[in-house]
Amino acid sequence: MSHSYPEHVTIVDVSPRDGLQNEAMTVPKAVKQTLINDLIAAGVKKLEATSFVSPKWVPQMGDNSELMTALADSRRDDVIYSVLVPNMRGFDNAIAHRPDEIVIFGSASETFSQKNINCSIDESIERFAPVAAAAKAQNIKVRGVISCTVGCPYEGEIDPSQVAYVTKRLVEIGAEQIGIADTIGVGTPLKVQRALQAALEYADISMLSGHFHDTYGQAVSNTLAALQMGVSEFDTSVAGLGGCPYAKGATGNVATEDVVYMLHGMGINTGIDLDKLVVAGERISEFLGRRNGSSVARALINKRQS
Ligand SMILES: CC(C)(COP(=O)([O-])OP(=O)([O-])OC[C@H]1O[C@@H](n2cnc3c(N)ncnc32)[C@H](O)[C@@H]1OP(=O)([O-])[O-])[C@@H](O)C(=O)NCCC(=O)NCCSC(=O)C[C@@](C)(O)CC(=O)[O-]
Repeated sequence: MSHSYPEHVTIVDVSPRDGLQNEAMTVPKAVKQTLINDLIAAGVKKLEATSFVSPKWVPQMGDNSELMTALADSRRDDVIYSVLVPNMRGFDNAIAHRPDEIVIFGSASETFSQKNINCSIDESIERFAPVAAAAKAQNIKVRGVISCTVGCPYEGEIDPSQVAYVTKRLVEIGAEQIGIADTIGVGTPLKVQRALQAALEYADISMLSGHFHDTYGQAVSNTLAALQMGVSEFDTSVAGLGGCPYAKGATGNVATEDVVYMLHGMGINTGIDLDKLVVAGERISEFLGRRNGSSVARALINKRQS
């Protein structure tokens, strides 16, 4: 079967936010700054820098303002710095730092919505609406991400109609892009395609992005399945870092290195230098005392050493 693939895919490295939010040890601001600068040096043009959530809920992101202030001098015009914002309080804190994009994050699962942001799906949309409007009024892009689009740690399988519903509501309040997230990495290619298909009821394919965790080792396959439907933007995390504090047992996002390797191997451009990316992933893995979670990074490092 032949597919027409995009010539270019946008990689959104979410490691500074999704990758580090679940770390038990406090990661110093300077280490986060180095990670972000390493990613940019490797050619990453879009990243999630931090989240403006409650520090009681996610202590690791408690240095959000300090980090954005520290980044200010080295901010690049050709890089999109995104931040997560759950409510107006978060928006008010974030806006001082002029993020290029804000991310409102909902869920296709009622229970996960309660556990993650302490409100129902409909209440979350009510909270996000003024955030999206305020961002748009200031010419800041608005992306919506939907968690648990194929499976939920509390509810199990999620019906695609839930994905369609949340997509509809997010688009109605002004989300320009919709991230389809497999929060706990249980998805397989056809399930992910069904979730994307459901979102397509209310969003154009150019608005959709993929956000796949790799708990069951399916994330590269799921990325390919999304690519085959025409999705051309993916959230990934260098060295496969990450997990969500409210989705126990879920591992990190698909490793940026693994996705970049696949895309380059398919002749798809990302603008990313894989060798420099491996350096970025190694440095943060060493700091965390963690085995590098990217198979591609480990293979390239072994090859270099042999
Ligand atoms: C949404 C809330 C705030 C509701 O939390 P709440 O406790 O219901 O909020 P509240 O409005 O009742 O406020 C309680 C206290 O928090 C403060 N507060 C309230 N808002 C903020 C804020 N923005 N920044 C700083 N402080 C804030 C507020 O001022 C108050 O302070 P107090 O009076 O007690 O001193 C909370 O549940 C929360 O922060 N949740 C975030 C959880 C989170 O970050 N999860 C991980 C990110 S999502 C994810 O990883 C999934 C994703 C995106 O990657 C995709 C995928 O894979 O699925």
